[in-house]
Amino acid sequence: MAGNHENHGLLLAGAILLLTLLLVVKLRRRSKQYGGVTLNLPPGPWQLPVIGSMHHLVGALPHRAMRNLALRHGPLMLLRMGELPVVVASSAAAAMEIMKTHDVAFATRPRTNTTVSLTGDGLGIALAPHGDHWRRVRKLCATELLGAPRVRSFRGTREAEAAALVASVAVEAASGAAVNVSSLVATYVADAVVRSMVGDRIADREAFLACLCEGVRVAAGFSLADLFPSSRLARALSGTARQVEATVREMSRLMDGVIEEKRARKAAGAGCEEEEDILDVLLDGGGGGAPLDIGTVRAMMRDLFGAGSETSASTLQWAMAELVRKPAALRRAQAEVRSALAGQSRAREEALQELPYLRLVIKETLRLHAAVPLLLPRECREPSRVLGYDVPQGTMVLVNAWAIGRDAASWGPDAEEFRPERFEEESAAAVDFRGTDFQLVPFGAGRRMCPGITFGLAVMEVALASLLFHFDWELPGGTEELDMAEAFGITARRKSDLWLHATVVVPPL
Ligand code: HEM
Repeated sequence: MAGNHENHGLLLAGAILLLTLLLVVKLRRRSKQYGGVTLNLPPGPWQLPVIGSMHHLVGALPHRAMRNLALRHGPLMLLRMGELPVVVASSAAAAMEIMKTHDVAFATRPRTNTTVSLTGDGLGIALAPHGDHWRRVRKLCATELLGAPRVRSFRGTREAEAAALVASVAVEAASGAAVNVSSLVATYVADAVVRSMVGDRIADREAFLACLCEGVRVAAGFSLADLFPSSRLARALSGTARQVEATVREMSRLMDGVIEEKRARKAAGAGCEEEEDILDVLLDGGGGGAPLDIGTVRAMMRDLFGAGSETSASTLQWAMAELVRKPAALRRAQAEVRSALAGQSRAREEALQELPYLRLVIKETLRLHAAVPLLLPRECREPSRVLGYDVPQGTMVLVNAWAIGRDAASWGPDAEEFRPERFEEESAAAVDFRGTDFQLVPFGAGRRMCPGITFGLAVMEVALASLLFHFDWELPGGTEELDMAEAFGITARRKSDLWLHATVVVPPL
């Protein structure tokens, strides 16, 4: 008995010692000295030498692993990715402090090896540091390139491309085989975006498009050198910088060809009757002031295609996947579209105003499948305090929009369920994604918020309406459960292509 008591006493003393040690280690980590000042850093998981917190992210996609870590460590969390301190915001309150209360302090983008390689040939908007250049191109986007009148002017292009999408689905469906919705939708979006950017009269269009797509793929990749910026070994081992530079060179070569072609057509007096496209505006000096240099023109084209294509395509693919898994929602959306377009032969944008449920379907898809799940990284420009914690200057900041969209604290116990009707209920009826409601931030918020919302929604709405108007959709025979896994990358696109069975209901002309 006495021995047992002694053992218990020893165990208790050992446990207290261990707890004290852990507490000291934790407190030391959280209240680190920075330039002689003691900081109250956000909490985070334990770190290893060299790799920091990276072992906590192994085995799951970053936005999912970070959500799981946040459930344990809180809505503002400090990680270390190799050498890089990274703060992750995972709640609406944390997102609001970063993108509203301290928006100016977090309005710049980090310079990493990959971004240096990507912008070596010219600086556009998405990766530009906060400053005069960014302000100019941002204003240009808002007023000239992506504003409602410009987006409206591309309506004919979108309707024609949506009709081409419907025709392709009809051809594939005619054989009775399943249709690769992912591939057809990606082609539709790329074509609609590129035609809005450069028109449809360029030679070598296929090569241009393929190269832009490759640029998006390479830029979205993971760079070892980004995590260990001071390591020459990491730089040498990392193929990414070389790959990015080669792709950027090829893109610039093709882009210069397109620009020359445009200038030649203009000089020959052709094209006056054509609709002005985004490249025309950029070449015309971009809305007044000194003309943009050629590097900026190229980089803007790359950024707009990069930011607009995969995001919109991925959202459309997820919307179709979610609808097929929820037949009641699919039937309701189809009934709405077919009633609004009754007697018409194809979807036209003026009829889309009468499709409120279709819009809720897109909103709910963006809530569950934020196309850029961690938004684009920001960097802290000046020491800041967020949710009572210190965020040192130079820290990379990620906002986990994916986790925020699925947070039960904001969305209730069915937060993980696809239910567009939630936006008809009083609790969520007023919630929108335009940067004022921080529980729904698939486009970000504040100064660096996506300037392409109107463009993106227009591209998605006419395509979704067309697919639902002309066809009935089902899982292919033999498929019981749809694979909803996401792929690794900056965007949370589907891991596997979406194959569905389509039956023509309203034949395309
Ligand atoms: C479903 C469609 C789209 C989604 C979900 C989306 C999402 C986003 C997100 C999350 C950001 C980063 C915001 C931040 O850092 O707070 C962003 C930035 C940006 N987006 Fe979009 N986007 C979409 C479509 C588009 C389209 C169609 C365009 C243009 C054609 C576009 C152009 C841009 C640009 C230029 C930026 C960089 C803004 C800056 O750094 O100042 N986006 N987008």
